[in-house]
Amino acid sequence: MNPPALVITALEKRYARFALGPIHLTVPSGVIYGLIGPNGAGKTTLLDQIFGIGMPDAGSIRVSGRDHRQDEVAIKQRTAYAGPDLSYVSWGKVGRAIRFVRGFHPGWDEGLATRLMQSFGLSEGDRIATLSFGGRMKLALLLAMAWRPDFLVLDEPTTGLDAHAKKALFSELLAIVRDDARTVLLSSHQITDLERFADHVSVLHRGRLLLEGPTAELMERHLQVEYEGGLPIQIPGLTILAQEGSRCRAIVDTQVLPLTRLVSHGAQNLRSQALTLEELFLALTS
Ligand SMILES: Nc1ncnc2c1ncn2[C@@H]1O[C@H](COP(=O)(O)OP(=O)(O)OP(=O)(O)O)[C@@H](O)[C@H]1O
Repeated sequence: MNPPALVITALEKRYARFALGPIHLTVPSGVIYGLIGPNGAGKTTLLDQIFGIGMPDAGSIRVSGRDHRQDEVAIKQRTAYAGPDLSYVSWGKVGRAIRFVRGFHPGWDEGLATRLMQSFGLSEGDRIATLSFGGRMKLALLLAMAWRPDFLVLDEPTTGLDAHAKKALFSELLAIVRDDARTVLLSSHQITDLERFADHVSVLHRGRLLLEGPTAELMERHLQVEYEGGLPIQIPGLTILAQEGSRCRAIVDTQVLPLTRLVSHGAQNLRSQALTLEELFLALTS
């Protein structure tokens, strides 16, 4: 069996006004893993540490069993990174950027590069400086994906993409994990996309992981409930969203607090319903 694509242990990174961690996180190989979090939650900081942009203050990162300090070169030979902040403007035209990056990578897949060019609507002769924001994101994605890295780290890859490009991107990402058991870790504010396409998700809030696991399992175990009876707000597994008189609306993590136990705590006229990932995210991070 393959080792996990990523194992993060007790990772910490501190800035003057922000602290990330300690983070413990395992990303199995062969999955799309989605990282969500409000603005400023620390997603880019975390992805930067994983890709080796900057050094953590504490903790360890292992990519496919390799230590990020001792095996940095081996990790970077197998890991690609793309995000909205990368700029390829100085390379002039799209074709020149592609030829430059292709030269570093023996595994460059010409067929995949051509397919991505077509589905992203890019041409070799396009000037990078005059590409739209979405166009530059597409180029960054193409350059990261076409050499078929084992581990693809994408910081907000759907930023600026139209619906067609987003569809093409996710269809390629699904093929990457399905066909070759390679791994994709991406952050996004498009929670509906992640609910649909990510096998695993985690929620980062104020530098800490609030929730983590297989998407289907997380969605199954969290329910929105309405009940009567003023239960103490601190019951583990219960997040009160609103209270009006004796009537409460809350989120229940049924793994921690089965509904039967909620009833035995005094909840009456209990009604429960499934949540979307976006609703769960909003409830947990408000
Ligand atoms: N180099 C730095 N020096 C000081 N503070 C920083 C630095 N980089 C990031 N921060 C701070 O760390 C916090 C987390 O930023 P980060 O970019 O990781 O958040 P994010 O979750 O990616 O946010 P967004 O969704 O808005 O992109 C912010 O408060 C930011 O100001």
